[in-house]
Amino acid sequence: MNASAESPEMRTTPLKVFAPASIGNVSVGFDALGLALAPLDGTLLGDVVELRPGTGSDWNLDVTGPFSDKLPPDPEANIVTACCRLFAETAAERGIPVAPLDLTLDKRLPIGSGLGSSASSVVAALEGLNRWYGNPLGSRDLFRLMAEAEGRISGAVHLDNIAPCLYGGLRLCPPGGQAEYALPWPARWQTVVCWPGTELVTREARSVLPESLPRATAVQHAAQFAQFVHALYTGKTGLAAASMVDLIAEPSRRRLLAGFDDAREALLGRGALTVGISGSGPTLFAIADDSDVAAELAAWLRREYCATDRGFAHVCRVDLGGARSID
Ligand SMILES: Nc1ncnc2c1ncn2[C@@H]1O[C@H](COP(=O)(O)OP(=O)(O)OP(=O)(O)O)[C@@H](O)[C@H]1O
Ligand SMILES: N[C@@H](CCO)C(=O)O
Repeated sequence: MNASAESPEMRTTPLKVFAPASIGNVSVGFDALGLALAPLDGTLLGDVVELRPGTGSDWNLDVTGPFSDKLPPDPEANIVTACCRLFAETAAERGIPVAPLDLTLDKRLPIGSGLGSSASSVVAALEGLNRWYGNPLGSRDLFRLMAEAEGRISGAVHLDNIAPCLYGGLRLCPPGGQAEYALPWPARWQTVVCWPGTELVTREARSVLPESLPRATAVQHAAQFAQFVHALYTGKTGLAAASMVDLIAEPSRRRLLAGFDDAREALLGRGALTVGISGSGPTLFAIADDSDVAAELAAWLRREYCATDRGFAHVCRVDLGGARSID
């Protein structure tokens, strides 16, 4: 933790917290596995929330950054303001008075992208608030608030973006609880993510999912999930990649992603170990264990999968730092 040395009452210097992009679902482990990402070229792929002493009687939020234009103009409709109010209510219940602050959200992740955009705002805001006030909430309480805020926006509580975004790495977060666990991730793997420049709202991408699955599919998914975890712990990277098959969401969602099937075929033909939908899409991810292959996949995706000039592709390593203060 990088909490400032200033006491909460005296703090005058701004505090900036960064929270990384993440993939929620890595093909296998629907709603239960998430991976934090850091582009190899040093691009800050994630939202930043800056906190400053308040200048008014209520919370005050400004929004800047490359994707600020895609957010509702009313600060009350921004999840960061909702996080401030949630944090203040929770602190008040514990007898901790919280004076409103001025905040700026640097909106660096596209909305409805499949890169955990709302989770990144939620984690940066709540982590920043807790640090600002001297960490009055324990890590479990803070995690619970983040889950609640994310659930409000995406229509269902799933922790597969929140957990990696907050703690970094690959996280296992069994649905229905607050527990989450770190899993290993192959050091050699590079993850290429490409956001095509279009939006797919999570609620909509969840509405096409089947309510129930045939028993054979459920059994196969459970076996693949277990095999994936075994392969990670034993360093069998080929087996891990082969286990990354999406039997739950991709069959219904791929039709929502223009060009996904062609992209997968082309990327596998260029040496990708596996290709999948990042979160609820439309971002696509591909994994490579060779830098040249990863660079070629990213170049292909920029050329062929990007549908607008706002789209991008990054070659990433796993982000092990999670949410952190930055200068
Ligand atoms: N700070 C914020 N960041 C992102 N979305 C926000 C924020 N504040 C409000 N919203 C609204 O929340 C909704 C987020 O939609 P959705 O859950 O599809 O996005 P997402 O988190 O970007 O998705 P994904 O997890 O696939 O990246 C949008 O309607 C958006 O306008
Ligand atoms: N696991 C969630 C992530 C949303 O970003 C889904 O696939 O709907």
